[in-house]
Amino acid sequence: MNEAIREILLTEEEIKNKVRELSNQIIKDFPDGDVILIGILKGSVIFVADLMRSMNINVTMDFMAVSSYGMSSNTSGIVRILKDLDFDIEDKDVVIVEDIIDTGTTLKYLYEYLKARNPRNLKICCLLDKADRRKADIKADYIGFSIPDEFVVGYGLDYAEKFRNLPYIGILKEEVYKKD
Ligand SMILES: O=P(O)(O)OC[C@H]1O[C@H](OP(=O)(O)OP(=O)(O)O)[C@H](O)[C@@H]1O
Ligand code: HPA
Ligand SMILES: [Mg+2]
Repeated sequence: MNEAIREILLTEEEIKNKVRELSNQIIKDFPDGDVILIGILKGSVIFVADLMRSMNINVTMDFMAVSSYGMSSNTSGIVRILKDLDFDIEDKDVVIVEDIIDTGTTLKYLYEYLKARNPRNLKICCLLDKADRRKADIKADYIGFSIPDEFVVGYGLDYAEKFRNLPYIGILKEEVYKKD
């Protein structure tokens, strides 16, 4: 285990099974395909890649880049759009794919922003839900795991851009982020 990790919260196997479950739920809602998955950079990259590969319908992908955490373990509360979509989503079936809902600031902002472009359906698929920390009124349609109020990393999630490559999701030791 990485020495910055206090405890493994979700193993590779648990994540893999959950990704399959979530992709089945999405397919059930959109059996005819032509779904656009919108990955939110950078945290959702690994999740969206795995999710997409377990969907045997026509799916396309696009990305948005936003950042509210920067190099910190706390949200700034301000969402900055760093990259917008490449394609039009009007009248399309769209699923926003996120790694985590924490305060909800990022997803609330993105949901309203994309809703204004009149997609036929706009859903949210989120691997982790840290409900205790919620400030913004937003709920995902597809949720992987509810997790406790701990700063987690791995499977795409970072602290100061590190640990995204861990294959599991682990709780970061407090001394790693408290000393910054
Ligand atoms: O619910 P919230 O409190 O808004 O937090 C969730 C968001 O914060 C993280 O992104 P971050 O800004 O760290 O960018 P990253 O994906 O590039 O790591 C995470 O990937 C979510 O997008
Ligand atoms: O617990 C977290 N880990 C990594 N990034 C995050 N962004 C919001 N919450 C978290
Ligand atoms: Mg981050």
